[in-house]
Amino acid sequence: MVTGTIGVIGGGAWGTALAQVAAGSGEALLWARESEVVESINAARENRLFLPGIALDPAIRATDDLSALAGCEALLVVTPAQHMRAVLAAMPRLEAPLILCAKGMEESTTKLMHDVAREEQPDAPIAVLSGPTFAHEVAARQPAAVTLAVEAQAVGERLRARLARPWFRPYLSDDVIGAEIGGAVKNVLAIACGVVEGRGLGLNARAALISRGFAEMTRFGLARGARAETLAGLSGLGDLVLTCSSTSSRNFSLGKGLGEGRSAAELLRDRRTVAEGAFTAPVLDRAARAAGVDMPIVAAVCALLSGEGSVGEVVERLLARPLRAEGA
Ligand SMILES: NC(=O)c1ccc[n+]([C@@H]2O[C@H](COP(=O)([O-])OP(=O)(O)OC[C@H]3O[C@@H](n4cnc5c(N)ncnc54)[C@H](O)[C@@H]3O)[C@@H](O)[C@H]2O)c1
Ligand SMILES: O=P(O)(O)OC[C@H](O)CO
Repeated sequence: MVTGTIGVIGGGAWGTALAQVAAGSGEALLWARESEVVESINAARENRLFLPGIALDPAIRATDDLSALAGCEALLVVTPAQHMRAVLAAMPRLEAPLILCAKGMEESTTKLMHDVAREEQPDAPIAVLSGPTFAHEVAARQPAAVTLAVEAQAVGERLRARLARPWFRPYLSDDVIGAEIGGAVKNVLAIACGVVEGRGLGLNARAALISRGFAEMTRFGLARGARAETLAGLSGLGDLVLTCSSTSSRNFSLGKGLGEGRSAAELLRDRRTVAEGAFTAPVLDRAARAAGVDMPIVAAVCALLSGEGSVGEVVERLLARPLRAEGA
């Protein structure tokens, strides 16, 4: 069992919520870039910038010194996907397990996070934690379940024992690729569902989009070596359903704004919080085309984000696609 301090790299909403989880059975040491986050957690037991209104466990300590986390027994890596490489590269060579929690793909390389982590920290065992989890609910200790994917079973069992709470249930898997692809793809599909909401296209359209989006996720996942059962589990379909159903999702809200006719540039300008799907969409579109995988909903989201068509035109194009067999 991992009994020592768990490090948390990233003091956004999800890093803070996961620190709350880890602090339930030991100390959590959280690194944040923003000095106001460090001060607010240490002095007021609250992350006023990214997770206001939630009282944090006294076993959480915050620091602005990344190297202070080097001695931790395991590290939850919770920066946005595009910043993970730089943060891991800035750390000394680590041997403790890295539990990757960002949901995205690297823009410059189209790599998944576990590939990036292996390149930057080759000696560290890699795990992926992903599933239907809004940070504010987890931090308030409301029930949730996640996929914890680790290739080495013994490492997975140790991490699960350290992170499990009566209200937080990690389900073990060895399908690291599947867990990552579910989390990355669902963010893009959530933008599409937000567009349906913003444009007032109705609940039937949203359900159709979730189902056909899941077919896209499955096609892409299988082409990249994921297992179908992982994609149908918590980190795939589970998270897709959550994120496509609520304005608590930043990705869904971004899509809703697009559907209401606002531009991506306006919606993304001066954002403090991250809507990962906006970064993942073009990368995923590129990776899918390179692999010969048909992902028309992802392509439609890309067109809207880059301003290549109005909402009306993009929806019309999707609806004009040839009719085909459901499993095709
Ligand atoms: N919020 C959630 O409910 C939730 C749940 C599950 C997974 N996630 C995933 O967790 C990851 C982090 O999201 P979040 O919600 O905690 O973030 P957030 O939107 O609450 O905060 C933004 C974060 O980005 C960090 N950041 C900005 N610029 C940076 C840089 N140059 N280098 C390093 N970090 C930088 C900020 O310090 C802050 O921690 C994302 O991949 C997200 O998809 C979020
Ligand atoms: O707010 P979102 O859209 O980043 O979604 C948060 C989590 O990923 C939901 O599981």
